[in-house]
Amino acid sequence: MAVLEAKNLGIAFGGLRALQDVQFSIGEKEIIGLIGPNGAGKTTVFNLLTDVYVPTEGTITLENQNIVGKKTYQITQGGISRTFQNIRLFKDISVIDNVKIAMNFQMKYSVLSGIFRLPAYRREEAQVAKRAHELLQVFNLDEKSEDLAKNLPYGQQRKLEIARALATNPKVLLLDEPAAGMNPTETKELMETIRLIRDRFGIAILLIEHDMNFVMGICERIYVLDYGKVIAEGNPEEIRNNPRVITAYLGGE
Ligand SMILES: Nc1ncnc2c1ncn2[C@@H]1O[C@H](COP(=O)(O)OP(=O)(O)OP(=O)(O)O)[C@@H](O)[C@H]1O
Repeated sequence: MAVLEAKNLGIAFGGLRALQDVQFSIGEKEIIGLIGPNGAGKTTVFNLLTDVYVPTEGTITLENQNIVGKKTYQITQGGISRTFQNIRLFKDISVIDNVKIAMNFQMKYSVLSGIFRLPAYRREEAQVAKRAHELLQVFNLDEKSEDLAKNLPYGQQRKLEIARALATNPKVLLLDEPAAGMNPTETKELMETIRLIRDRFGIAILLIEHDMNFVMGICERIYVLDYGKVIAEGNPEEIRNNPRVITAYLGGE
């Protein structure tokens, strides 16, 4: 069954049709790549999936529920979480607090019990702290939980961003260029981390990435966008040998 599905998706910015008739379907626990030349519309797809933009036409369903028109926080609660091309962390607070803040909106205690630090609040705080540490352990970041986020090396900041995205218990995780700016060792480690996340959390992952070795090495299926349209879909082998994809990347006729 598809966890996330888009049909006939389109959006125009002024006169520019950034996406047109885009279809895709992501099954449970699949790792899917979304690739294409610069400006093809990849980030716009993510922005439609998370309500940054509302599509001009088409539908998006998460576990068969239409999510078009829902607010970003409702989509997060529904089960879609994302990271960004440029790392977005609270750089001047600790690693653990970055994760706790991401978890916070799920907490259920009342404002009063928070102000007076009543037992319900303290219990929930303790649970949040425990879960935050567990998440950091998955990423081998627990030893750095009290460090300021800005003091982590780049590769670890990327991991922390993914940990934050996982803090909301998503069913689908969207990663926008997770390997950007990483050295080969960090990239290899990230591939292992992404597989681990899928296996451990049992979630589907849709990722945008320009590093072809990364995409081909980790994705089970790939969608290729060019000028706002899906021009190919298939496994890495099929995509690598697809003449339309080769042409799109080489910029030929
Ligand atoms: N808010 C906006 N207003 C106007 N045009 C936009 C807006 N957002 C995106 N676009 C345009 O839509 C097209 C697709 O952009 P998008 O950022 O989705 O491409 P991309 O495939 O993610 O590119 P890159 O690989 O360079 O990040 C581009 O022509 C871009 O200029």
